[in-house]
Amino acid sequence: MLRFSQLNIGFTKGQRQDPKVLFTSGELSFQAGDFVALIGPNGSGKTTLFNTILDHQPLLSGNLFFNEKDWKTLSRKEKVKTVSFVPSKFNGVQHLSVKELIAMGRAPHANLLNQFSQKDHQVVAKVMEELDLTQFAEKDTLYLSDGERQIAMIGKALAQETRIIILDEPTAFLDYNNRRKVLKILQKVARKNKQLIFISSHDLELCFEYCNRVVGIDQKQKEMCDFFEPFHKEDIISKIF
Ligand SMILES: Nc1ncnc2c1ncn2[C@@H]1O[C@H](COP(=O)(O)OP(=O)(O)OP(=O)(O)O)[C@@H](O)[C@H]1O
Repeated sequence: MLRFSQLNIGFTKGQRQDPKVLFTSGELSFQAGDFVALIGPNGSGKTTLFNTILDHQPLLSGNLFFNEKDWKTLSRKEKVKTVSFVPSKFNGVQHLSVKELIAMGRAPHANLLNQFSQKDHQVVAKVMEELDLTQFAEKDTLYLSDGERQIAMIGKALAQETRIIILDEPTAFLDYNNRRKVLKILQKVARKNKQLIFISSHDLELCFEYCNRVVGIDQKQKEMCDFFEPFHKEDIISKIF
């Protein structure tokens, strides 16, 4: 479904400076239904990789393929219908209800007049039910708890119905129970909807428990390392940290 071919991930500071490569991906393929944890030390380049996939930062070199189509050839509209993004922190917006936030996920599917179809309404209702958010439907996103708000943001991504969902440190601001709850929801979504889900995280134990794939950034070798179940935690930790 998604294939990295010798991606060089990094950034260019100024036009006159050479690009700084943080790491290279080698050859990696991810399938529908994979729940992938991207791990690595602070500053190793997890967010930079996500920003590159999301076109917020240029790909220095290499090729990214979605269903064997070169990512560069997809239009912006095709991309927003393919990949959704959940930032690690969303503070909420006054007068924006949970239902309205989730409905924003349908924007890429709306017609030219921004009118919602019956299907759009059905998807929003289904997502709220699946995530147990119906009770908060009219609640202002500003006044949700961090856990409720994170789950509402996941709801917005689910309503977008993309094949790929990327979440930057989705558990960073959550307590123990909500960390588990969020990862359990994502594990279920990946399996049930056959969506490809990437998270970045420093919650290694929880990643080993809920994800079926762990990809680490080896800063010394400047390369990505792919690990499959059963995970040998000590080996992974000593290689990556
Ligand atoms: N456009 C840019 N300009 C300058 N520096 C950049 C740019 N993009 C990324 N970097 C640098 O690249 C490095 C990797 O940053 P990134 O945020 O991707 O790391 P991370 O693995 O997500 O870290 P953390 O775990 O702390 O969130 C950092 O040193 C960052 O400052």
